[in-house]
Formats: sequence, C-alpha cells, structure tokens
Amino acid sequence: MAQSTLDSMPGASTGTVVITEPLNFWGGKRVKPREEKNAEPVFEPATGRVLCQMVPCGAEEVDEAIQSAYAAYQKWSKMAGMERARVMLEAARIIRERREKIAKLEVINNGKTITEALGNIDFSWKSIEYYAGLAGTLAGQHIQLPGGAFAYSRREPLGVCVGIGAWNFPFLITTLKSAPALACGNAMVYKPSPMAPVTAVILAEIYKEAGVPDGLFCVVQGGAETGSLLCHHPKVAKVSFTGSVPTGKKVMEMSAKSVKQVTLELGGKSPLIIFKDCELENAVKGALMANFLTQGQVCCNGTRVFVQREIMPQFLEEVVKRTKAIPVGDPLLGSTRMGPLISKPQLEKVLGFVSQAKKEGARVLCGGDPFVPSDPKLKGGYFMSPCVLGTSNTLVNGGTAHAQSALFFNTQSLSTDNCRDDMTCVKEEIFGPVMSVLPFDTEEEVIQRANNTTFGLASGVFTRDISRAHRVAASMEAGTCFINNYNINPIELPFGGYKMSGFGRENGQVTIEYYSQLKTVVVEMGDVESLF
Ligand SMILES: NC(=O)C1=CN([C@@H]2O[C@H](COP(=O)(O)OP(=O)(O)OC[C@H]3O[C@@H](n4cnc5c(N)ncnc54)[C@H](O)[C@@H]3O)[C@@H](O)[C@H]2O)C=CC1
Repeated sequence: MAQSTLDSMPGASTGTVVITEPLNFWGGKRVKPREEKNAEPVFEPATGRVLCQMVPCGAEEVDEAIQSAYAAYQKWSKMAGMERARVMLEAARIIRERREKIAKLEVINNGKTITEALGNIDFSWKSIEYYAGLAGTLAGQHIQLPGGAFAYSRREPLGVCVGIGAWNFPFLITTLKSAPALACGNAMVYKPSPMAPVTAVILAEIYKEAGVPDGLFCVVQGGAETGSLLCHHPKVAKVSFTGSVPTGKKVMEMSAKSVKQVTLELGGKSPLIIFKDCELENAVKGALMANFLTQGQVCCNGTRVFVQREIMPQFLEEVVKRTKAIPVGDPLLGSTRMGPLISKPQLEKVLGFVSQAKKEGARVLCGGDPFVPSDPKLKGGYFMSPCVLGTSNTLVNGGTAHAQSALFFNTQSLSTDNCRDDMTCVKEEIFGPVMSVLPFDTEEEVIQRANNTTFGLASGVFTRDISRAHRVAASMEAGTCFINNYNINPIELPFGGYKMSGFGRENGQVTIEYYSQLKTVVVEMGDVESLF
C-alpha cells in the first residue's frame, strides 16, 4: 500500500530512506519483478547512497500490464465524463492531503529542493482537477443532413496510452500525462525514468484508492528495452514521451511501425532576450528562474541569455552576485535553493560542458565546479556550484563591472573571451545549472540569433516597450514566449515545442485532442437511394 513508503516520510531525512517494496503496478496492486536479473541501483542524489533497486520489466510483464490496462479501459471508457471526474477529483484530494510526504519522497529520489518539490506536487493535483473539470464537457457535434437524415460525432478515447517519462519532474510528468488521458476515458501504462522510479507507483496507488478500475493506471519499470517493448506493443494506441531528442526520434520511429499516435516533449536551448529598457532587477530574477530551477535540469530553461550590450555590465554584476549567493546543499532543508544533480554521470556531463566552454573561449564568471557541502552525509552527493558563462575579464576576479563602459564590452565582443553563438555550451542542451550570457545590439539581430537553433521549446523577452514585447513574441520560433518573466507554465495553457523540441501539446484544453478521437455516425431517416 502506498501508505507504507509514504508513512516513513514524515520523519525521513536525507540519507535515511531505503525502499524495498516492488515498484511495478498493474491489475490494481504492486507487482514484484518476475526475475531480479538486470536490477539497477537507484541512487539518492544528495548522498550517492543506494535508495532502491530498479528491476526492468520484460516482455511478459509489459504484456500483462497492457492487458490489465485494456480490461480497465473497457469499463472506464463507458462511464460518463462526470463519473470519471468524480474519481479524479478524489485522487486530486488525496494528493493534496499527502503533498508533503510525496514531495519528500520526490526530493530523496530526484535531488530537487523541497520548496520546488512541493510546488511540483501542487501542480500535479491541479492538473488532475483541471482535467477532471474538462471530463464532463467532452462532446461531439450534431449536424442536420438532407431529407431528415442527420449525423453526429462522438468524442471517444484512444484506448491504452503509454507514457514514457523523464527524471526531472518524476511525479508531475506522471500526472500531466495521465490526467488528460484518464479524463478522456483512456487507460495508461506509464514507464518512469530508471533514475527516478519511486513516485509514479504512489500515483498508481492513489488512483486506485480514489476508485479507478483495477489496471486503469499501470506502472512498469525499466529503461530503453522496456520502453521499446511498450512502443511496439500492438494493443497500445498512443505514446506520450518526455525526454531527449535522440530518444524521441526512436519512439516516433517505433510507433510509426504500428501507426500509433505520438506526442513528443523534447529538449530545448531556449533564448531569453533582455533589452536595455527592461526593469533590470526583474530581468535578473527572470534569468535566474530561467536557469536554475531543479538544478538547471528543466527542458524549457532559457539558457541562452541575450543581453543588450549597454546594460551588460550591470546585468552581469547582479546576476553573478545572486548566483554566487544561491544556497547549495541538503535539498530537504527549507533554506536550500539548489540540490544535487540527478546522477554522477549527469554531473560529469555538465562539468564537461563547462570545461569545453572554457576551451572554446568562454569566461566562467562564477561556479561550474564540483561542490562538496560541509554536512558530512552529503560528501558523496552530485553537487556543483551554479555557473554563469559570459564575457567579462574583471568579473572572474569578483571585480565590479559597473565601472566598465559600453565601449569596453564592444571591444570585448570582438575578442575570443565571449560566449559566442557557435560554442558548444550555447548550442547544446546542457541540462545543468549553466547560464550562457551573450551580448547583442539590435532587435533584428537578436531575433535572428535567438531563432538560429534546431530547438524551439520556449523563449522569453524582458522589455518595457509593449509593442516590442509582442513583436518579439510573435517572431520567436518556439512553443512558448514569456514576456517579463520566465518559466510560468500553468496547467490551463498548452505547453510544447516547435522544430526539434517536439510536437503535440501537454496542458490546456487542446490536450483533449491528443487523447481522444472523433467518430462520425451518419443516420438515414428515409429510404436508401442506390445507384446500383
Ligand atoms: N525535455 C526534457 O524534459 C528532458 C530532456 N532530457 C535530455 O535528455 C538527456 C538524457 O536524459 P535521459 O533521461 O537519459 O533521457 P532519455 O531520452 O534517454 O530518456 C527519457 C525516457 O525514455 C526512456 N527511453 C530511453 N530509451 C528508450 C527507447 N529506446 N525506447 C523507449 N524509451 C526509451 C528512458 O528510460 C526514460 O524513461 C538529458 O541530459 C537532457 O538533455 C532529459 C530529461 C527530460
């Protein structure tokens, strides 16, 4: 029962939790792995300690889960939207009631701070409430035809949908996929990331407790192999994927073989454009919010920060000062603002991007090093100091940039000491706490440079010029543009990518379209007029 893992949470602290319960869920209960082979240790990022074992599901287990989901779908899809809504609202209520315990478990598995995790869990129950609200509104059309005939369309579910998730928002991604799926009358089999497997099964238990038919929401554990079994299974109607571009392409390719619908939420390298007429304090805060939530492991982060040259000195001074002041440490402490990265390889990858940036001529203005907190239990954690890559020589030594003139930065921009658009750190998704700051001169130039990427997930602009703000927003080749803020993604609004950041949308009313299909029913009231 969910309660056993969650019940240990109130007193749990970093470095104390071990999870031994099975992490699979189908047929209305937790299911032990058939064989323990290929078990992978799952680490607590803050300590480097083993938290549990993740045992990947094989073909028979995947099939069992999908069959149990299909059986539940037969019942659930026949219920009225309002009946489904009632069950979903109960699930949302239970999540709200247990928000602190779930958030704690999320922190222990993922490393994000408790403050952020609580926000994520609140977003989760809101997403279920939101789609519960829409469940009763699903409807088709009635069309009058000649001779008294008529037709109507029925909005019907797709069947068994698969969700494949990433490790950065483990519980939230699970609800963002399952809430619209269930509202439309589908069942879902969900595969979490092998690095963050522990909270998806909590959601499965909550849905059960709320009253969904057994099997309606299943969890299978595993990595690429289990994921590909799901994408190939003939009883699966749709795959909703969140993760990297290369894996997204594979998911699309596999799903194409049996013509499954696909939604892809992939990575980004989003631009944040800061004009000289901005409210600087807000722009600085916006840049921090755009880069350092969840240790920078956020797909829509604005990691290419374009700053108009005239305000570069003030911007850098402030952003570096505040970045240096971010409290890094035990993610379960309310005062911590940055925890560890998800894994050792991810930490090494991110530090590798910083070294590469240095080699290519970028200046490390602060951070970018492994960080060892003073608390002895955190010595084995995957921490690093948040990093700003930029342009100024003097800031490296902690000097003030205020004294520097615009001319200085003009000169600097011609040297190799700048972040440049062609650097690896500026082109590739780093997925860590690394902000690249780039100078620009004109609106036309910055729009062209901001769009010069294969990604298109999000974008942002800070300016007090209302016309400019909307002009820039309209010019961005990205699924979202934030004006005078960043990373505000409420459930009511569609979220998704342009270009290689994916297609389809999550959140908002439009997602109903991605989890349902229309059936046309034509009704003759007279005789058949046959040509034969
Ligand atoms: N856009 C986003 O929200 C995210 C982007 N990423 C990016 O991806 C990079 C790698 O992170 P990963 O977690 O390794 O991402 P990934 O794309 O490898 O994995 C995402 C999910 O897909 C599954 N998967 C892997 N191979 C599969 C296959 N062949 N068939 C079906 N499912 C498969 C994984 O087990 C996981 O559940 C990150 O460094 C980051 O750049 C990662 C997480 C989220």
